[in-house]
Amino acid sequence: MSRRTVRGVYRVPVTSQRQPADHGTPAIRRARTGDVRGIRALVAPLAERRVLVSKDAVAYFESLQEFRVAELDGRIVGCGALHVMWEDLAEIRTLAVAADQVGTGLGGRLLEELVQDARDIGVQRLFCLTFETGFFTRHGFEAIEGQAVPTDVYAELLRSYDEGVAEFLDLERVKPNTLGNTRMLRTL
Ligand SMILES: CC(=O)SCCNC(=O)CCNC(=O)[C@H](O)C(C)(C)COP(=O)(O)OP(=O)(O)OC[C@H]1O[C@@H](n2cnc3c(N)ncnc32)[C@H](O)[C@@H]1OP(=O)(O)O
Repeated sequence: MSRRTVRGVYRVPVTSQRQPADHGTPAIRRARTGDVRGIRALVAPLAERRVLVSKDAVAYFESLQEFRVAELDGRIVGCGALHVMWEDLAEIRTLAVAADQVGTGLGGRLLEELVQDARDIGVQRLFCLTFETGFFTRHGFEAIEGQAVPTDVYAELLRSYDEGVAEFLDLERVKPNTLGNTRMLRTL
């Protein structure tokens, strides 16, 4: 994947630009179907570096309502998703910021929007699996060892077909995907 794509420069179709972002400050909003190509363009180079997991387009459409995106002048320059796993528990997924926006506070803004979404729907604990331990620690996450759910919930979660849930459960078959990542939890 070229550096061009690493910078996450993908233009949103004009028809989906109902609320254009102000110049200079990306606007964060819920994702729309027209954003999927932009989200994939952001994620692809990070997936190549094994920082994020690569997914097919259909997976993004199916999970679109979990996503918030950051838009700047018609470009998708950030994204992040909230995946509910259980009554009190959700996971932060696919948090990414375009290379030219890293370090501007955008990742923190996206994360805190997702945290608010989590609070709004009754989630009390947020899980993430990441290399970015400093960033998540500064946002109230703590590294955990072992399982974050009791055995009865663990057994229920084993019924999920979601690969991310398999990673949360730390199943043997997905360990190669999570090598070097830290398991972190934030209590809301
Ligand atoms: C659960 C998961 O999704 S794990 C995967 C996480 N994503 C990745 O690893 C993908 C690659 N990384 C990225 O996309 C980004 O680096 C992210 C998402 C991790 C962080 O996004 P950023 O926009 O850089 O975060 P943000 O700017 O809020 O914070 C980063 C630094 O900028 C600093 N910062 C925050 N606001 C500002 C600002 N206005 N001006 C200057 N610096 C700022 C923060 O203090 C922080 O500095 P520190 O790391 O020394 O404490």
